[in-house]
Amino acid sequence: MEFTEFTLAASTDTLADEPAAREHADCLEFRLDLASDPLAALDDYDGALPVLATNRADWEGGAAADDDARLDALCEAVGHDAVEAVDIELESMLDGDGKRVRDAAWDADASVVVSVHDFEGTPLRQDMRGLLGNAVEYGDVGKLAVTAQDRQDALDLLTVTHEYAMADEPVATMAMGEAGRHTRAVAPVYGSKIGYAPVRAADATAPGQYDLETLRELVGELS
Ligand SMILES: O=C1C[C@@](O)(C(=O)O)C[C@@H](O)[C@@H]1O
Repeated sequence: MEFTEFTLAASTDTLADEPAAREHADCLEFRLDLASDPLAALDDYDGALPVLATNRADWEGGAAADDDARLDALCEAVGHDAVEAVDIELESMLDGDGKRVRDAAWDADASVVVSVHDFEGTPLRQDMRGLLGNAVEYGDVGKLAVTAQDRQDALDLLTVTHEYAMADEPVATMAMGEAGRHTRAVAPVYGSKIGYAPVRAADATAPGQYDLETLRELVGELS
């Protein structure tokens, strides 16, 4: 996956969602940290959608323990043909541990999404610029998910997204929570390259997500 165009990822803890996701999604974001026996599921996977593998650490809002096994699983995942991209937290890249996942991904011709999450608020514009700058330096796409408290936060995120898009730097951005919900539909207009949505609203993997069909429709209408 190149992420040169907007890519809609169906976020899921089960690859059994693939048939339901196929109509609206461009790929599956398989949340290894939320799945039971994810590597066996990848072995058995024969769906049409490519997979973006995420194994979100508990210190970044996920469920995976902070140990070598978390990164080992991602290295193993990129060995599967269907896995065309992998997500690694910027923090893991900065402490050096994530680099082996990135190298395994690049060896397998998979793309690397380097991600940052802020579950409390929206950093200052200059800080978001710095985070995304670091993220795009370490991987193929820099991803920033913040929590908007108000419309100004959403505007700040969109502004920074636009700047990166104008500079031809691939970024994916979204504001979690109610106040920033609309950015999931609007950020692609400003150049965000990845959107995330669950097949069913009840299976959201982050606050404020639209369901897959709705996000596809909203992005389609606006873009
Ligand atoms: O990082 C992201 C983005 C996300 O947090 C969101 O806000 O849609 C959803 C996660 O599943 C994904 O790994």
